[in-house]
Amino acid sequence: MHVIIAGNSESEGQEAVRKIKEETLTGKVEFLYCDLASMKSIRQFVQQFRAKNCPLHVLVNNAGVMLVPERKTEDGFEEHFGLNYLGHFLLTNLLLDMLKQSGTHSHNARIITVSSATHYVGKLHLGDLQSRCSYSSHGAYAQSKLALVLFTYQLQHLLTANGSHVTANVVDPGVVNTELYKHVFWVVKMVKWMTAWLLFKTAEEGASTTIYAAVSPEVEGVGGCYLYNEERTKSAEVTYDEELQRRLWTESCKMVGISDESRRVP
Ligand SMILES: NC(=O)c1ccc[n+]([C@@H]2O[C@H](COP(=O)([O-])OP(=O)(O)OC[C@H]3O[C@@H](n4cnc5c(N)ncnc54)[C@H](O)[C@@H]3O)[C@@H](O)[C@H]2O)c1
Repeated sequence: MHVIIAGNSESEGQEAVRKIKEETLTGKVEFLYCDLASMKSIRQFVQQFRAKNCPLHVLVNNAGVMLVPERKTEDGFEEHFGLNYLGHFLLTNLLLDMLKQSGTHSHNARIITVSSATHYVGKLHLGDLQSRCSYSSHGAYAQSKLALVLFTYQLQHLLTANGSHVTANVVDPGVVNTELYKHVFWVVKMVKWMTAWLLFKTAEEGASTTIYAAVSPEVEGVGGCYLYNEERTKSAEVTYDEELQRRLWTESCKMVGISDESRRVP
């Protein structure tokens, strides 16, 4: 694999590159800047990536923020919705033609999107996706993770309808001891600090289902699944609402300024 780590922190990205090179003795890993909270940056990243003329066999939509205070991305979107959901929505759509060109009948290209068990308590406010009427950081995070599940199912529907050799699955990594919790209330931080060794997965363990979805032969040709602990699991009932999937897709296309291909698919 030639791995491209996309992220908004040059120093963290380069450190990850250095470690992977050291551990695997491969030079085929590099960092490219991409700020998922900026539509302009996502478009620039895709341009840079295209210029490399590499195939794209696996796209992992992993970045996320949780419980950030109410604030907006540079495009004016509520941050959880704009970064966690719309950023990945745009990135995936801009890379879709390359994924389609890279997948084959026996080796489908794969899109893996990282959601969360929090989506089970999420509510999608189609009339107020930016949480303008009332903001709660928990509600906004849960909504963004619910939107990612709906997005994956609609994406798989469109890929199947077009006969593309690309699959899309969504992953719940479990509760993992990472930097994601940096915005939680200090009492929760204390409890986490005391119990993480027992109750939380390590980052390596948390990555395992994503890696399973990305490379396991068992998942070859399988799409539209919600995966937890390397197994197919049911997501929230509302995520199977096809009308809601379609409406969110159409609304998202308008928000990021791309054409809505779903209109051509029955
Ligand atoms: N940690 C958990 O318990 C847990 C549980 C469920 C789901 N998740 C999900 O797992 C994914 C990874 O989170 P994590 O736990 O490793 O947290 P983390 O904070 O350690 O990692 C988040 C990553 O997102 C990147 N990121 C943040 N803002 C970005 C931006 N604007 N542009 C590009 N990249 C950006 C960060 O650089 C970082 O590498 C997230 O989508 C998160 O919602 C985590």
